[in-house]
Amino acid sequence: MISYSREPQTTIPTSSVKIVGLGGAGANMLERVALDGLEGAELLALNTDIRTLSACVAGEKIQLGRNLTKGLGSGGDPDLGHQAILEAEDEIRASLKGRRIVFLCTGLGGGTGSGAAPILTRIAREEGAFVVVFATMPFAFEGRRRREQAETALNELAVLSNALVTFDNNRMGELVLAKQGIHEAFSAADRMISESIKAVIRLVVRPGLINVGLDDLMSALRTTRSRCLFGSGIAQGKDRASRALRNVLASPLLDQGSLLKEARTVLIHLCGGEDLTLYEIELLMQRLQKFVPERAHVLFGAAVDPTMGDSLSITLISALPEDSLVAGPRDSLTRASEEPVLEPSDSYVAPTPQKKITPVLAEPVVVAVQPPVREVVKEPVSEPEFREEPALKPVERPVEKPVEKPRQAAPVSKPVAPASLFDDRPFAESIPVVQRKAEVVETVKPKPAPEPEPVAVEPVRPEPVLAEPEVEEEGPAPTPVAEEPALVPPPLPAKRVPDDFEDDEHDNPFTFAHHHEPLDLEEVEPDWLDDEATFPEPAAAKVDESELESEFEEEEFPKLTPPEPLKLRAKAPAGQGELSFEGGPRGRFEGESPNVFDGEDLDIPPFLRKKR
Ligand SMILES: Nc1nc2c(ncn2[C@@H]2O[C@H](COP(=O)(O)OP(=O)(O)OP(=O)(O)O)[C@@H](O)[C@H]2O)c(=O)[nH]1
Repeated sequence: MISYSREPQTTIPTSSVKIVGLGGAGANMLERVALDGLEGAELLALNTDIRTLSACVAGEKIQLGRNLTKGLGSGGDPDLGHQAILEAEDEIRASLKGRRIVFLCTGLGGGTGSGAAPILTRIAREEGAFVVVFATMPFAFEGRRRREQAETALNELAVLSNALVTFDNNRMGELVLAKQGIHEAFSAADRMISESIKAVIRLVVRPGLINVGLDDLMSALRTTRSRCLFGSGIAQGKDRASRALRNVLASPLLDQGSLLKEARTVLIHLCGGEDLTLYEIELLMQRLQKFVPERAHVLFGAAVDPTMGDSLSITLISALPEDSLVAGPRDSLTRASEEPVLEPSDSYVAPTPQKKITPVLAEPVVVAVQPPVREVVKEPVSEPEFREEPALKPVERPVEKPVEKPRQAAPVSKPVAPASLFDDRPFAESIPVVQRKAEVVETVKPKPAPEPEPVAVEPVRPEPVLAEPEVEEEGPAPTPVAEEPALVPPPLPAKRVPDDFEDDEHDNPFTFAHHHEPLDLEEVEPDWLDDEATFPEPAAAKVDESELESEFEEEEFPKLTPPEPLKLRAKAPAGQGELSFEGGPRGRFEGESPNVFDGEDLDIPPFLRKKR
């Protein structure tokens, strides 16, 4: 059985809580917190970028680097961010004065967040606040420089803050499907961060049956360089305790609870309506034994909030040492204090009359990740090297000869069509995509692959297929149809198309898109055909068709289905009389002058000419 302490803990009023959003990411996180609804806490936005600042929902805003960056951002330079916040130090001190707890939300990697967050933390600590930092680490695809800047700042924050909760955007990105865009990934990360902030605030400001205080929180997040383990779940009705726990463990930050096995301190907080029972609490603690090691120090809190109705919420917070963080803090930053400025036990504030706190009905965290998606997301970890390796430069790759085979480049270009990082494809694929695009441009540029035109299909109209029983008799290899264009009577095939072919006009390249008039079979029936004429055996016709097909497959035309005009002509539909081919002019339409060459009427098919 897990043992947990039940000593009374300190709580603080919401009015002494300030949530500060620093930089662009910080502003977005604030927005999320405001959207999700959080009563009591004040929101403060700090930014160098005046446009983002003025659009922010926070009730209080302070511009950083008014003289230095003049309203622009710090362009990814942490030194500028560092200088910019010093310009506004007095204003910030005034704003944070008297606050018991400050939550600082920021994205590390850029200039403002990375440069200003450590200074801001120091100022807040010096003003007597307990500072919890929620910081995101950049996506792998953002590059090595951002990652290094983020790690430097993270190490400074680890020393300066009371509690540091880091969220790796890469991991947050797993909350969205690969096909979703980067905006969805950011917004999923922001939702998770907002949920954590609210859970922590709820934990420390809400008076409860068993209170959790700042000291508990600090102890749960004590490891200075840590990765936060966080899960939150809510369920209603029958069996709500088990279902809420299942939702907690489904949090991607807990890896189905497996990460908890390494935890040394775990903070668990329960909140329910007035019907919350001791049995439910016991049940939950028993279930948790499977995931929390026995040696772990479990901090437990429970609160009753009538506004929760029949809902039960569980919040679980812990931290794992982050071994990968190795860089040390900058010399310019001195550690504010070894011990937290706030001694929670000394600064106990009697619980205020309970304010109506919006119940956190945040949806249970849905893991939208499927195994293949995880693979895709992790892929670009090695990407920064890609650009630097000369061997991978498109210029040095053997370029295919596009002039001879222009169409072969086309399939290569298909998968790389959208190149923006902000398109619908998984962001993780962006780098390789950009690179591949460069290659394709190089290859295709000299001669763009021509689109297959409908005209190119003309030679394969059915007429040549008629040729020729003779060809088979004489034994030479079948002549490609395209080589005998003169023998194709151009208008005839169009007019011989039966009515039902019209529907296939767009699918079948053998149909005749330019002949839309209704067909009059009597009018168009080829009167030059001799009824004694023998038609090729199906087998013979097949040989020609397959050859044609393979030829066109090479040319990457759409898959062609050879029409069957011969069958239609050879056999009249049931109930329709046989048409006589006798008596009319042969091989041409009435009124047209014959197309005679070298004594031969070319409008008459060769096998008929030979008969004569
Ligand atoms: N979770 C989350 N992360 C974000 C968001 N926007 C940016 N980031 C991350 O935060 C890092 C810093 O970006 P910003 O906050 O825009 O940069 P900044 O600190 O304002 O710095 P400058 O723009 O250089 O002045 C980025 O590298 C991203 O990894 C967001 O909306 N949500």
